[in-house]
Amino acid sequence: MGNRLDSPVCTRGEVILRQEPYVCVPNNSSTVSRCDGCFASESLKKCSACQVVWYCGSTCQKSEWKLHRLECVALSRLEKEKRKAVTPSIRLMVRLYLRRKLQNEMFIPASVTDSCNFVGALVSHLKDLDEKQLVLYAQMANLVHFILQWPEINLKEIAENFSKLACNAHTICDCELRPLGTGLYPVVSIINHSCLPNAVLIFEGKSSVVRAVEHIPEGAEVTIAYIDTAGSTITRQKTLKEQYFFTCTCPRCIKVGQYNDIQESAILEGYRCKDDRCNGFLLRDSEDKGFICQTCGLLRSKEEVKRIVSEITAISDKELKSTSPGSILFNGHIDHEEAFSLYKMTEKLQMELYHPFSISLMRTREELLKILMEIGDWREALAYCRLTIPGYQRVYPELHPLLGLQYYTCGKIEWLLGYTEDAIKSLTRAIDILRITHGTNSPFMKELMMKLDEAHAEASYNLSSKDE
Ligand SMILES: C[S@@+](CC[C@H](N)C(=O)[O-])C[C@H]1O[C@@H](n2cnc3c(N)ncnc32)[C@H](O)[C@@H]1O
Repeated sequence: MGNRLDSPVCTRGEVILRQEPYVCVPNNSSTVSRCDGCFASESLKKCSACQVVWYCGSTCQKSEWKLHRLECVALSRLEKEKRKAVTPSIRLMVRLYLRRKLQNEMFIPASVTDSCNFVGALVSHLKDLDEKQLVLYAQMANLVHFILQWPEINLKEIAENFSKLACNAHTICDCELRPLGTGLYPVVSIINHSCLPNAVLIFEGKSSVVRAVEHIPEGAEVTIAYIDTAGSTITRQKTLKEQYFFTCTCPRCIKVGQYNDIQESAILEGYRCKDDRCNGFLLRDSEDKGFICQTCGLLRSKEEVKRIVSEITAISDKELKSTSPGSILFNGHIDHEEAFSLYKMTEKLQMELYHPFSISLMRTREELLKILMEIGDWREALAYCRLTIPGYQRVYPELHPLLGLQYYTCGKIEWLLGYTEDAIKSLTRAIDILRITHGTNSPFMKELMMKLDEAHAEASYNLSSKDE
């Protein structure tokens, strides 16, 4: 497991550490641009010299200038076509080298936890990479070399650093866990993974904050989740092995293969019983004819499962196309009607095929919820939001930020629809979780707590006007 971070004694909600990024970049693409300073996506202007980097105003431009000054010179040298190849990953690496140079030349200060030496000690897993990945990193290293044009630069070291970023950098998210960018936070990078972590990583702007979600005794290892832990044990272990090259032995993963774990996998990722009234889960039958319901013994044939799966896959391809940049309408939006009807078809097929607690079904409902909120169909949106809550409760621990955020969404919609009592319940549940994971000082949390106060005030007003 290598390095680990041990904690002083920490109570739930306590901040274990805060760190600014060593380097970071927004996840800009052909359709989304964000300010390099604050990741805002509105009122942006391109850097007039390099035409690659965006800023929301002079304050952010000035705050980023020390590093961008060098980056700007390097990017400006590139032909227009080549600049398009400068992806966020390439920029992150270019910035890593530029920061090292600035620290070596003492233009920016370095500290024990904020220096290139610290970055140098991070695990790279270079030896675990397959041929394809090595070739990709070698090509990316060539591009970085071409951009920087430093004769002394070592191509193998750049490729190794790409491998380091892959398993040590973090996705920077907003308070509602929507991804905004990528950053390297050297101390946060020491923290190991658990599928049942005792801490959570949240961002306040670009600052990383690690908070305890459990009581952590002194000297105990601090753990966070590297991946979405909603999947079955086998799925989680596969993802961790492929992305981070280790076999997880956390308290959830050691149960792999035990009856309860097999049952949970079958519920989350397996099929439903053919009999609508039966809530049983299915396991592959010993003769490989199909899947047997463990409650009533009914068989679901392989052929039937295959047919529905291929129908779902065909629609999923269309869903992807309907939300891809190429199909965005002239007004910058997706065709909601088309996307909605495709996701509805998927939902119908998934309800026919999968267990009611299926994660795929839950994801489809999340997409439907998103579309319904975008078009302002609040009644339907509430129905979908409520449908997802039991799934969230099942796949996430009690104090998971995603569960808190889903209660928050529910509360907001209930409030909008005038269901004040329901909104109070949902917002209270949201706050109970999010005050631990997010703290109480951010503008996001202040707004959430204010909404709850308003809902309470409205409820007592309604009560008093009834009494009159
Ligand atoms: C961000 S680093 C964490 C710090 C790392 N342990 C080190 O020594 O630098 C991620 C890497 O740590 C290791 N790691 C993280 N969590 C682990 C765990 N639960 N069990 C075993 N190895 C783990 C894996 O090698 C993974 O690719």
